Amino acid sequence: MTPNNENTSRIVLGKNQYGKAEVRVVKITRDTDRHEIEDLNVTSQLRGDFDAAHFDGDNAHVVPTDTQKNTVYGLARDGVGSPEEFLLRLANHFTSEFGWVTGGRWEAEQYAWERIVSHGEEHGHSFVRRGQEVRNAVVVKDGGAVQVISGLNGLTVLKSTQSGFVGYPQDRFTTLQETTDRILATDVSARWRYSTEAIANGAVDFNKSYDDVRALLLEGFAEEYSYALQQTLFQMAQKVLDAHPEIDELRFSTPNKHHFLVDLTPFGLDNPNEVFYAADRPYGLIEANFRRETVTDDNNAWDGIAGFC
Ligand SMILES: O=c1[nH]c(=O)c2[nH]c(=O)[nH]c2[nH]1
Repeated sequence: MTPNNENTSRIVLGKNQYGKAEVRVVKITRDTDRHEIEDLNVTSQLRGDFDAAHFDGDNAHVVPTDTQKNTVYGLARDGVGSPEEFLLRLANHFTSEFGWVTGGRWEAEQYAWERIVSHGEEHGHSFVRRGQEVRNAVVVKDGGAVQVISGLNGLTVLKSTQSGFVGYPQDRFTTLQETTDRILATDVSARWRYSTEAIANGAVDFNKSYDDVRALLLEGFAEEYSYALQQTLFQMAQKVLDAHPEIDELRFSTPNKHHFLVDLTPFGLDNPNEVFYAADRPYGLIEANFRRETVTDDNNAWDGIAGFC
């Protein structure tokens, strides 16, 4: 079909496809205390007979991209399995449900999570993204004193339960619902400054210290119920400062990466905290510095380290 009449150039429709790109779906399987996480970025695009949409503005064949997004969430309710199987299910669904959809292109990225190891045991509902983080270090020598600040960024962690957010002030702009069971996820940026004495004494094994601080940050994230990311940061700092007398202070900058429960009731499905939409922006941004009471707050070794308050 072409829209051609004698006053216009003759045009044919070439290759075309359309759909929803980058649907961020997180599926938590929580039948037991050992939760499983499947975290995907899915793109769905349909091919078939869409001539009328292009030529006549007739959308009778246009399965909305919004419906394609919802289908990703709806099918995820039964689990993902593997990205390949999940995409095959999407392909079968669209081509069998809509006669004029003859094919399409479905693509997924899957993000790998490992269980946080806490006190030597794999944690049931706290996870860390595999191999994402970057270690960093700064040395400042001014006159006599040598300062060392170590840190990391991109340590992506998630707990699929044991996090809530209640008790906040309500005003006319408040729409957030209180919850005692949400996903808590963040990319940890943390820096920690060693005491000048420990550095002067040559007492620090930096590689060992890094590994241990990283492990303690993960344990602090995993272990306790979180009433807010703010409180979790304190618990992480407390663990590090308790175990490492050679460290004087820590600074954190952590996005609160919101995961919104998808309402599956329009599709006749329940959603007992299993299928989430992982939003990328806006995000909360929670920053806090913690130091020993005995340490002053004006150490200029921090000058030039961006990204912390
Ligand atoms: O852990 C949180 N801290 C906040 O300050 C906050 N604000 C918000 O809307 N959600 C959350 N969660």
